[in-house]
Amino acid sequence: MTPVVEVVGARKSFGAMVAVDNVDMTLLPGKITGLIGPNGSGKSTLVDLMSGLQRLDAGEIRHGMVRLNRMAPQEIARLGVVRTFQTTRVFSQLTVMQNLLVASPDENRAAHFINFLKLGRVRDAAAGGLSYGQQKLVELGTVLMLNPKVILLDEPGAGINPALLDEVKSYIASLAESGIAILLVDHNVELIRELCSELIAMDAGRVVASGSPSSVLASASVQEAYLGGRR
Ligand SMILES: Nc1ncnc2c1ncn2[C@@H]1O[C@H](COP(=O)(O)OP(=O)(O)OP(=O)(O)O)[C@@H](O)[C@H]1O
Repeated sequence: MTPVVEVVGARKSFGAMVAVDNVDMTLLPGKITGLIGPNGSGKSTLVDLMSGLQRLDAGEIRHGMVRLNRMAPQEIARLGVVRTFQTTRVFSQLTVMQNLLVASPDENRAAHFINFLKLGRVRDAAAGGLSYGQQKLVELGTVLMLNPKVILLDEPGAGINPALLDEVKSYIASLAESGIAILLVDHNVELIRELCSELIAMDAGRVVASGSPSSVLASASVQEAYLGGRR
């Protein structure tokens, strides 16, 4: 299977702190790859690098034949590599429908995703008035309007109630089934276990384990990273 995104030897420092240190990662069409690691291990920085919000110091990020390294976030998104944020970003004054139309002015498509995400009842409500979990869905809808080949999900499960989390799980699974490659960054081990076919664990900027979720979660380096009492 041809990778949709390949990260090779990615490195990023902030002053003396090496936030991402020689990281490799491959995202495949239709596959959900999990990314875990303690706070500050470099997960968001890696997503920032892949989405063009930060520049690599060394290494490469490829989408097919195209190198994403020096591209602006909008160009990367236009190629179909899109992301959500740990802290949800919606236009609070705009309605749900208008939020989706900002990404791409196609009402039929927007209506389709509003339906898919079960946001029909709030389609004309200001996004700022919705619950945090619903705002996350609006953000996901916006991302889907961009016709993504890859979605980088930065903590989609954080801060939402268990019922909505079940819905989010099913949306992520069905997006992968449609062929989209997904990177799922989350601290929720159950979510990771249920959804991911591959899991990568980071600690202090480095990949410390990768492989099947069960093997990675059981690995000594992951146990050490989370329970080692260093933080
Ligand atoms: N813009 C920045 N300037 C300086 N340091 C940064 C910047 N962004 C991240 N860092 C540092 O890089 C390291 C990795 O941070 P990052 O946010 O990528 O970790 P994370 O694994 O996503 O953590 P969390 O689970 O808390 O989101 C941290 O030490 C952080 O303080």
